[in-house]
Amino acid sequence: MINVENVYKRFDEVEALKGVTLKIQRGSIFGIAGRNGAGKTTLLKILTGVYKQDSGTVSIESKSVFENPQVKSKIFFVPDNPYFFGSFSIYDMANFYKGIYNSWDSRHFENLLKIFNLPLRKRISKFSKGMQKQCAILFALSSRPELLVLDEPFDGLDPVIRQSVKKLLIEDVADRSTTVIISSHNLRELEDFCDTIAILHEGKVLLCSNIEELKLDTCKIQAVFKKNFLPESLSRFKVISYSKKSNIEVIIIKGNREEILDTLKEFEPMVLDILPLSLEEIFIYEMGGLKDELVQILD
Ligand SMILES: Nc1ncnc2c1ncn2[C@@H]1O[C@H](COP(=O)(O)OP(=O)(O)OP(=O)(O)O)[C@@H](O)[C@H]1O
Repeated sequence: MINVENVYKRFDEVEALKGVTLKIQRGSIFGIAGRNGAGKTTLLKILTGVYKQDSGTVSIESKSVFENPQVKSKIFFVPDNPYFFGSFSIYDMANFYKGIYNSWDSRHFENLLKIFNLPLRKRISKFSKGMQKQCAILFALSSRPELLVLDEPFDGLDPVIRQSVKKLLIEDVADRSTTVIISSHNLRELEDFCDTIAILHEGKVLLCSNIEELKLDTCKIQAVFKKNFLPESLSRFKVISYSKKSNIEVIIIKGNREEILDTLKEFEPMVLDILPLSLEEIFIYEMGGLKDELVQILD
């Protein structure tokens, strides 16, 4: 379990993180979405011990990360702009990582090299941006870390490679219970393969939810009642939105579906439709007043 508790980080006048609290379960694919400058990279760098937070705590399996080589040896961080030594080829970098990570898996490396179809002996500095990103992911997966942290990994990758990388990450989590933390400025990029998503905005966590639970838990109800409907009858549930158009009541609500329906039955529904909501709709409703900010990370 990764525990982030009330973390603050400032760079001169910029408060990059303002009290971030998160819990990340082992074996989870955890997405961090947010607009440019939201604080994603800063948070990832604190999580991987590159930066030290000004206040608050960060621990992995109850151990702090910063200046803790034992914990850091189980983490692989793929930054937004991966760095490779000037004249190094994939072969040279693989040898470098082999020396750092005891968990390095040469067989997996050989297999991945075929999947990515990258030249082993050519200088990485001569590769395209997308190929360099693939190299970083290749080294990350071959190192078999317990925690894999990727900053905007899909930027610059073509759609075919993107899908391959997502599949490889899912396989890794399924086979080894790896924890994957991944950032993106695009929520849609994350929603199809993360189990949990946090939305970061101006250094704060706006929302953090397990996607399945959120989908099961939230629904849209359209109903016409014989009796006069009283919205306050639903006060023990979380009513996200309520409106009435002519005689149709439209309710977006979170809570136990059976109990909600039992409550609504008291008003003798003549029409009662339960409609599923897309993740996008759920986020938009959940974030209420911050709808515009959300729409920008959906673009
Ligand atoms: N090393 C630094 N020195 C000064 N300011 C910084 C530094 N790193 C980040 N910041 C500032 O902190 C804020 C958060 O930056 P951060 O890179 O964490 O955002 P981000 O969500 O990763 O953005 P992007 O999607 O554009 O990569 C920004 O205002 C940025 O200018």
